[in-house]
Amino acid sequence: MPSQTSPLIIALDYSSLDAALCMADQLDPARCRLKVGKELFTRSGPAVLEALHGRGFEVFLDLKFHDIPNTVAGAVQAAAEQGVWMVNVHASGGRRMMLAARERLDAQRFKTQLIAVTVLTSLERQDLAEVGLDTTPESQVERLAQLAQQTGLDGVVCSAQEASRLEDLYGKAFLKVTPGIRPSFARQADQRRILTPAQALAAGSTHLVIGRPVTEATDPMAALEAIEREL
Ligand SMILES: O=c1ccn([C@@H]2O[C@H](COP(=O)(O)O)[C@@H](O)[C@H]2O)c(=O)[nH]1
Repeated sequence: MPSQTSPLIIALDYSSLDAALCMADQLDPARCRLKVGKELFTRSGPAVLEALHGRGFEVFLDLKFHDIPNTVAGAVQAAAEQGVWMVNVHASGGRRMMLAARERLDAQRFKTQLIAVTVLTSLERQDLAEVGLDTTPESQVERLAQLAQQTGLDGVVCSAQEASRLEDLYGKAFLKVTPGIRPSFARQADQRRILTPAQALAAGSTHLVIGRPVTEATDPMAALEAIEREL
């Protein structure tokens, strides 16, 4: 594994293993990590993890587990056994669920980073109201981040807009993994709580998750280089 210092995590949201590997082959494991999400993993299964690990990449398996404690503990163990660098659960699965996941990884001495999704970056206040949460995304993120921190998780997924508050509360070592990153040249699409790469880093994001601004660019490598120049 490379000793990775770049904050960049490129989201390989592709519908086939071939397409994902075609992008991975243009990327350098010394310059970024890769994220495998629901579509690619559902289509290709663990083979994609093996292929990316074989190319020297550290992989964030972004399956956002959300189930009863025993089921989630088993799922994070399965991810850790496949050697992923990072795995995540939904913080709204609750304290006992997060604790079960934490304890399972610790019991087996896995070093896999375990983080919790707070409020999806595609959501804004009105979306929360529609699912019965009469609060702002910021305060809901804070509430769920507190629960994640108390249960010993390594950090959270949040928007970069909330990163500086979480750094004040829980310090730099508590990971703030932030999707919803939009360089000036990229379209917002379905994301709502967004910042540019430079703004996100300045706000205290520890890792920037970037998908379509790179993968949908006419020249993905030029897009990535433009982002790196901005950091
Ligand atoms: O709150 C969240 C949690 C996860 N994601 C994931 O990050 C990438 C973002 O991709 P873009 O193309 O840069 O929008 C994607 O894989 C999401 O599943 C998120 O966006 N927000």
